[in-house]
Amino acid sequence: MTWVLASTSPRRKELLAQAGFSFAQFRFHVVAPDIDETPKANELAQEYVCRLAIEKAQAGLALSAQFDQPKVLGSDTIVVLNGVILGKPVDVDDAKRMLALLSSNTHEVMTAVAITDGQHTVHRLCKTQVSFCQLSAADIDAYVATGEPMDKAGAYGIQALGGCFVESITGSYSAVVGLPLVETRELLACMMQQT
Ligand SMILES: Cc1cn([C@H]2C[C@H](O)[C@@H](COP(=O)(O)OP(=O)(O)OP(=O)(O)O)O2)c(=O)[nH]c1=O
Repeated sequence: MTWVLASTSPRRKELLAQAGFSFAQFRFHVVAPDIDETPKANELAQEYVCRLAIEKAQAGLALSAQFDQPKVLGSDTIVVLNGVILGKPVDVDDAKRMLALLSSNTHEVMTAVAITDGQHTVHRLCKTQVSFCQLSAADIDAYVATGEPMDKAGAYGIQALGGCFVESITGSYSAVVGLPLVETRELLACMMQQT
């Protein structure tokens, strides 16, 4: 059996390692899934994020034919504000727009994690509330100029400079960074039994 992480995110690899799922011990290989991330018409945010996590795992499985009995983990993170999905910013102006929306507001970070071996697919959704302090236009400009927001849902990284904007968090910190560790551990244990 081989574990495969279907992700280009260095943060997901680090979180797996942090949780003790060291790549050497579990023989985690990494593949880069490429899926269409366009939301479907009338798709709810939580349906969308779960679908993407499952599709990333399935796309990763299709890239894992060289491995022995691969079990593939995929994950997706979105920021949701008043029902509106904020994914990764497409450009600098989009990042500024998102940060202005998050200023002085509470949003929800949704992260879904899925594991598939082709026969069995399991997934979990994790929701975390994050409250931002007030951001001035100068704060936003300076933060966006660092480049940090550009590859992150909602245009911020709680684990880095963006953490300075977070007044409070209710839920899973690891899920906000990209992988909910409690849920991931449960899913890995569940799939370990499916041999
Ligand atoms: C809100 C938030 C998101 N993020 C990141 C987690 C995810 O990597 C990213 C959201 O994009 P995703 O599409 O979930 O993931 P990805 O494109 O980075 O990686 P892959 O699909 O290959 O697995 O935003 C942070 O790092 N910190 C944060 O505080």
